[in-house]
Amino acid sequence: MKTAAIIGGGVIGGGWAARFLLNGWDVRVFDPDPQAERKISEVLANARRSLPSLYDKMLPAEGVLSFHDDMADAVAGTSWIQESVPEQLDLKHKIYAQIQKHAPKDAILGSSTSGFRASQLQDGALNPGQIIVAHPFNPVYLLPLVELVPSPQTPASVTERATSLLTSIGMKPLVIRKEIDAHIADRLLEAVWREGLWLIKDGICTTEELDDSIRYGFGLRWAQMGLFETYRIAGGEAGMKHFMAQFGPALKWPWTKLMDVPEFTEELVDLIASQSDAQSGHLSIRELERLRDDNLVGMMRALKKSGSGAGGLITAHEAMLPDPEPVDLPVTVSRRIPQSWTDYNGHMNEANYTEASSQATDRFMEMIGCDAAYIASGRSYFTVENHIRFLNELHEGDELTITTQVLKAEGKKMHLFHRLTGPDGKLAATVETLLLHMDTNARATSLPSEEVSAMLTAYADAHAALSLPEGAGRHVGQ
Ligand SMILES: NC(=O)C1=CN([C@@H]2O[C@H](COP(=O)(O)OP(=O)(O)OC[C@H]3O[C@@H](n4cnc5c(N)ncnc54)[C@H](O)[C@@H]3O)[C@@H](O)[C@H]2O)C=CC1
Ligand SMILES: C[N+](C)(C)CC(=O)CC(=O)[O-]
Repeated sequence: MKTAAIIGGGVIGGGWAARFLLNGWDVRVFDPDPQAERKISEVLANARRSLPSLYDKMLPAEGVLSFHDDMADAVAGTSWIQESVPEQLDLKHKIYAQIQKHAPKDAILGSSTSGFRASQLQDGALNPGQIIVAHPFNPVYLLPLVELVPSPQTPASVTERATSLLTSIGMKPLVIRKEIDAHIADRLLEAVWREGLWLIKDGICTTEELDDSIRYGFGLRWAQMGLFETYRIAGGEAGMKHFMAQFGPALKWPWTKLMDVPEFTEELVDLIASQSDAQSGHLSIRELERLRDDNLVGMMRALKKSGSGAGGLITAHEAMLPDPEPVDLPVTVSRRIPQSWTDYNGHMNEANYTEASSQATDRFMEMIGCDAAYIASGRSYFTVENHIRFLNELHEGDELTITTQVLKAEGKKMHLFHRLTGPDGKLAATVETLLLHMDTNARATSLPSEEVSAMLTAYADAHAALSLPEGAGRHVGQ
């Protein structure tokens, strides 16, 4: 029942297609470009290797992608239609007239427009209330922000539905309270871009030096704290007021040329294009995309640990994803192998088997009530011994399932056996692990609470009927 139409499948439409597909939606693309299918399949390949790497849980099964020459076929029965045609208002109006002739009345029609206001887009439309600005950021499949801009004519119910739907595909809808040309983020980006063009035109720096001034410095700060939280810290202990008092007056000095636009002469365009070629021309666009995506995944996974910004959002989205179907043993991990877990031998690195089994142990601890609240109360389990058997290779993008069997639960001891299975249910590894219950304040072993003990014993009793797994109790050199 979850079907989206992508109208215009270029850089941004392709990214939207990947975001919807990898979150389990069927996607229909309408784009007259004969190369659209090839381009989208390349974007999709990059999305498949990066987006699942953000999650420690499986995303829903991928939806079905289809291409359509007929607008009526593309939009019939859809609940979300995303327009991403070039940034020309008359073209967007023409497309809306075609879409709205055939689209379900209650489908949401989001526009990727970087600069037009929702009321400009709605002007002359058959069903204006259906149209809303949904402005994403490239790469749409990885970056969560989407500026959601209603006009005064947009019913609140449309904005609310759009918010909940975009949240369900892992995005961060930022509802803009008052429509304005270029929303919020593109105003900031344009200001930086315009200033950058001046600095290059005036021979102050090259494209590479300008990029260095961002990526070695404030770019790193912005990804996790934005502008104002960063500046609050820059005010020192005296805080934001002190920061404003110190740097506010500088705004009166003519540091910037923000209101002038350098003329786009052939000379300026050639200067920037040749500097950009010198900087990055040795890599293809797809290679650059993969480099960008790997870096984004690494940064977002780091933010996931602290719960900051985009990282906290991934954790919240993960909590909305369905748990795996129960089998005779509890499934404690169901995820894909991220690119970052593979090594120079072209397969999953040994260290990451420990990481995966540690995720399985953490999940099993939660299942018996040893959750964050229990741990905060000063009680937990510590691992004291592991034995790993590597039986089959695992590769980037493979589905990984871990089941957990309790071999013994006695007093402070919890003895578990994790089976790691890869594609086609093939056993890839086993990890036998012994844990002891601890008083984390005393840093000494202790007995678990009655509740935890009862839940653990229930699993142990159920698993006692199962035969001892092959390989249990094995030691190195046996
Ligand atoms: N490129 C970027 O960084 C961002 C662009 N946007 C916005 O997204 C929209 C699309 O931009 P891009 O994807 O960059 O452009 P693009 O040029 O990569 O893609 C536009 C696509 O629309 C298709 N198209 C042209 N006429 C069409 C029609 N009549 N019906 C269906 N498809 C048609 C083209 O064949 C092309 O594949 C614009 O409104 C832009 O402002 C938003 C965020 C970022
Ligand atoms: C350059 N741009 C205005 C098309 C940029 C955007 O709209 C957002 C982005 O992804 O940078």
